[in-house]
This record gives sequence, C-alpha cells and structure tokens, in this order.
Amino acid sequence: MSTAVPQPGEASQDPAATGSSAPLQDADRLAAETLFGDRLPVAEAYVEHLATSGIERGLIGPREVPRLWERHVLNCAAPAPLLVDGTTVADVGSGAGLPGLCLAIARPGVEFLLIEPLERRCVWLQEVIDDLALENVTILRGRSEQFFGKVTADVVTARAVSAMTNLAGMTLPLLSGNGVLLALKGRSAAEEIAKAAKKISSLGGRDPRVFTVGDDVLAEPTTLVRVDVGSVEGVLREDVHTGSVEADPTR
Ligand SMILES: C[S@@+](CC[C@H](N)C(=O)[O-])C[C@H]1O[C@@H](n2cnc3c(N)ncnc32)[C@H](O)[C@@H]1O
Repeated sequence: MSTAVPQPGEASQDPAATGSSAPLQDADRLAAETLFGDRLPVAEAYVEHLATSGIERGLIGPREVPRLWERHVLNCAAPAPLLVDGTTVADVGSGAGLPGLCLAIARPGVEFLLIEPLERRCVWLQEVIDDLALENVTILRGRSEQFFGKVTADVVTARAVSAMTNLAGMTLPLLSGNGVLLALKGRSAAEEIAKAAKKISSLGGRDPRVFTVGDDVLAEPTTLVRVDVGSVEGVLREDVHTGSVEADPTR
C-alpha cells in the first residue's frame, strides 16, 4: 500500500498524518490566520471537538465535517473584528457554539453569554469551554425570553435560529434599550427585514440593514443583518471594512 508523502512546503490533508479530524485546508488558512490570529490553535482545538464529540453527540451533522472551517467556523468568526473589548455579547440559540464560541475564541477581551435551551447542547458546550480554558464565556441554559430583564447585552448575535420577525422578538429585548443585533443570515436577509420592519420598530429597533463582512478573506463573505436600539456609541467598531449586498435577481 502506498502512502502519499507531503512534499516540502505542502500541507498534508491526511487525518492520520495531521492528527486532525478536520484539518485546515490551505484555501482556508489565510482567512483562519487573519480572523483568529494567535488564537488559531484554540480554534483548531474547537474544530476537533466539533468533528469528533460534536458529531458523535449529534450537535452537528457528519456531512458537515469537510466544510466545518469554511461554512461554519470562518463564516461565524467573520464578524469578530466588529466587536469591542470590554463589551458583552449574548449569542441566542448557540447550538454547537455557532457563532458564539467562534467569536469568543477570536476575541478573548469580549464577554460572551451563550443562550441555549437544550441541556444536551449545554453540557457539550461546557465541556468544550472547559477543555479550551475559555474564561470569557458563560452558558445560560434556557430560552432567550426567560432572560428578558435579567440579562443585558451590548450586542446580540444569532445564526439559523428563526426568521427576522420572530428573531427580533427573541433578541432585541436582551439589549435593554441600548445596543445592536447582528443576525447572521443568508440570501433572504433583505426580504426578511422587509417583512419584519413593523415588529423591529415596535421593539425600538431602527435602521435595519444588510451588509457583508469578511469580503477580504472569505470566498463567500458572511451576510449580517444589523438592527440598532437606543444608543450604540462604542458598541461596535464602525471603521471595519464591510461590503454591500446585491439584490437577489431571482426575486
Ligand atoms: C438550527 S439551531 C442553530 C444553532 C447554531 N446557531 C448554528 O448556527 O448552528 C437553532 C438553535 O436555537 C435554539 N433555540 C430555539 N429556540 C430558542 C429560544 N427561544 N431561545 C434560545 N435558543 C433557542 C435551539 O435549541 C437550537 O440550538
């Protein structure tokens, strides 16, 4: 049996050789280095958890393993440069830590509250947090609505939790009158905010808009919906490069 031997300067993608179940491909390396900086080894350890116990315990589907970096971890880490040290971010419906853990790894100076109702997911998240020695993350087990009036965040994040109308109700009250919702969305983002306009405004949200982050490093940038509530001064870096979203010609 022949074994492929990596040539000098060529990264091996053989798990047995790298010791990794989901090795970082060359195509994703620049983005990973840019977004995680010296925290990249921690991100790699997180991906290893996703690719092993995360799959075994049903937090993520086995078919996601080849695209854990590109589709999940890098997509979720792309908003990291927008965050400001010393602020508190609540990630609603964290699931396997997407985007909450990706952002917490990239930004150790920001406090993260991961809000997740399912016990099985919370147990796995806590194990990962302990193993990665993340000191800036707290898990709040429960539905977001249970924390209204008890938790105050500067920024709320959410990915794949609900359509914007419902999501606005689940997230904006956590800002307690001041802060920003950043919802990671797909191509339907503009349509979703049009449908949610009344609900957003009834909750004190203003100026809902769609933009992209990570355009400079990701093949497919991350689409964000941003909604502001009250004063947003100092809540996000406003000097980070962002991109605009083309209207979907098929709609
Ligand atoms: C489809 S998963 C998405 C998980 C993760 N954000 C991702 O992008 O992979 C939706 C998550 O939202 C959680 N969830 C559902 N209703 C919720 C609520 N009212 N408050 C907080 N989390 C909720 C679910 O338990 C689940 O983990």
